[in-house]
Amino acid sequence: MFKYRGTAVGIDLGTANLLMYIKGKGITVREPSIITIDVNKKEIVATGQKAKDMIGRTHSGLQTIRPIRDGVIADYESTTLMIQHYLKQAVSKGIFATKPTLVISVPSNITSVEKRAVIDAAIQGGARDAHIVEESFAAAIGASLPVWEPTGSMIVDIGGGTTEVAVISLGGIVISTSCKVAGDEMDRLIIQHIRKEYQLLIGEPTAEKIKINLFNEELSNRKSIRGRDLVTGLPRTIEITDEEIWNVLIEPIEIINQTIRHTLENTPPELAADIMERGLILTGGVAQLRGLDTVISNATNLPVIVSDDPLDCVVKGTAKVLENVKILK
Ligand SMILES: Nc1ncnc2c1ncn2[C@@H]1O[C@H](COP(=O)(O)OP(=O)(O)OP(=O)(O)O)[C@@H](O)[C@H]1O
Repeated sequence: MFKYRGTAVGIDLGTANLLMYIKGKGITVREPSIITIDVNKKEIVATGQKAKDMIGRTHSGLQTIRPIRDGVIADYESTTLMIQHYLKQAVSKGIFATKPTLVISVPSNITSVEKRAVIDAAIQGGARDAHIVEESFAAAIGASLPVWEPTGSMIVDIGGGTTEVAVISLGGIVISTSCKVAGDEMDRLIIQHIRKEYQLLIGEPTAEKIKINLFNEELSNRKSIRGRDLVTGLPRTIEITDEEIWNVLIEPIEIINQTIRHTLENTPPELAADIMERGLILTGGVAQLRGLDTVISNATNLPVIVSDDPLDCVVKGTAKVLENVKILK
């Protein structure tokens, strides 16, 4: 059994975004999970949004790194540096003085070695000790689902690197499935499509922007996209419609639908009946993709509800875990 001594911090260590919740303070960090390092000095020169703005714009002395890929640590040293940076920042702001206890969310299907790496990175990064909680469970708590009741709740968390699907009842995960198709894969497919059809090279931030702005009623349905012509090597602008981009996203969305259907097929009938009545809850950044809820609803025959603040559900869940230590035990 462990007890919190001093400060307790919840972290959603996501592929795309890192969120930090400090007990008594709320969400204090909400930044892209990206750092820029000085290659020679091995020091951080930028983190979060500042580092994201540098993607594709650095010289040889600087490197932008995404330490988390597909929900797991891809670069141990950078993950440690990133955690260390945000903990030091909290210390310098006077938010806490002693080493904190961290609760960190991780995808459900990662190996024990990958889980250990997260705990080690947190301790190396300055934590007193660290505990992990499954992302889908944290998302369900954060979305205020009745996880402790004898009723089935289905959560579908679509982030940057992974889609996590879980059925929860009586305080535990009954079944969970995950796939490595989420927002990043959508961006990759958009880049690939524009390269193949228009011989135009665009970067990850441009592809992400196209996805986020899809079917935005305040913007035109035809979008201008700037990139580098693969043939001439010169900058070029093309126009592309939202429908064309949507067609690119149909394939990854179908993989997400298959993952949900697979989970439903393996769900005990009583819980499946509960889910049929109450629907499934979408969380994670991609839950905001316009039209996605309708497509998932048609593919699963279930009501689909996009949670309020889908980007914050996981970290809000870790926050509730901090307040209720028994969840971790
Ligand atoms: N309005 C939007 N429409 C579509 N996609 C969006 C929108 N806003 C953010 N996203 C996408 O959501 C993803 C990030 O979501 P989130 O922060 O939940 O992921 P994460 O927790 O970092 O990743 P993971 O859970 O896979 O580790 C990115 O791919 C981002 O482009």
